[in-house]
Amino acid sequence: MSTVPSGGNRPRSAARSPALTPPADAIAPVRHPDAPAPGELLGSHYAHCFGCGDEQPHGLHLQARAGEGVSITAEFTVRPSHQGAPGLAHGGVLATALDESLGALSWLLRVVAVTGKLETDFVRPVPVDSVLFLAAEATAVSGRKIFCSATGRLGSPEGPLALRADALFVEVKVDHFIDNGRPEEIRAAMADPDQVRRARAFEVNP
Ligand SMILES: CCCCCCCCCCCCCCCC(=O)SCCNC(=O)CCNC(=O)[C@H](O)C(C)(C)COP(=O)(O)OP(=O)(O)OC[C@H]1O[C@@H](n2cnc3c(N)ncnc32)[C@H](O)[C@@H]1OP(=O)(O)O
Repeated sequence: MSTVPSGGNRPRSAARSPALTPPADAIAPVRHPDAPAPGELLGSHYAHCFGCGDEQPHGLHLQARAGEGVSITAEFTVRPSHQGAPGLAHGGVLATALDESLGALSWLLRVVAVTGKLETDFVRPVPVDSVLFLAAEATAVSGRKIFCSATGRLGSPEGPLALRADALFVEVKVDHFIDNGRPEEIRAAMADPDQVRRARAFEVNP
């Protein structure tokens, strides 16, 4: 059963882009046998990541936890620095929190994947100081394409639905970052054994 409950007044599938609907031959996502156990904190994939990095002072500092199957949960406290309108969270920040939660599913699949498409519904305004309870789940896999969904609820995992997203992540090799990232950060990342270990932890066949 889905751990990412649908919400709002209309069926999500009626509104999302065709590219976010898995093809008929898509398969169910498979949790990797070495994936962190349900309840375990997943940690950051990169210390300077805006979404999850400990060393990113401007970041969201999301901490995701493994759930059952290929799912995660995370909490995000909306700070004054996340405002768009007075006292309300900026939509781009909220989309980032969803993106980061969806990206954390990689730890359970043990693939390296990047966001190809992210479609977000902003269902309710999110005030500063709110705690958003995020839940993300991979729903289907087709070749390199990972279809996934996420929700954000206010105040508790059962709280009012504030956000909903459907996304397509695309599996890439670590070379995607090495070839495209700014050389100084890539050099630093590759010289950091802990970072290399984390990158390898995503790969089934390192
Ligand atoms: C030492 C270094 C350590 C590094 C350690 C890193 C650790 C791990 C970090 C993870 C980080 C996560 C962080 C959070 C998640 C982000 O925020 S990731 C950042 C944001 N995303 C990006 O920057 C991605 C930019 N885009 C791209 O690089 C390329 O477009 C992509 C997505 C890789 C796809 O390009 P491609 O590999 O050439 O693949 P392509 O054949 O075009 O597409 C493959 C399939 O996907 C479909 N597709 C692709 N894009 C789309 C789209 N937008 N809409 C619909 N369909 C699409 C294609 O139609 C195709 O479908 P099929 O024909 O197979 O049916």
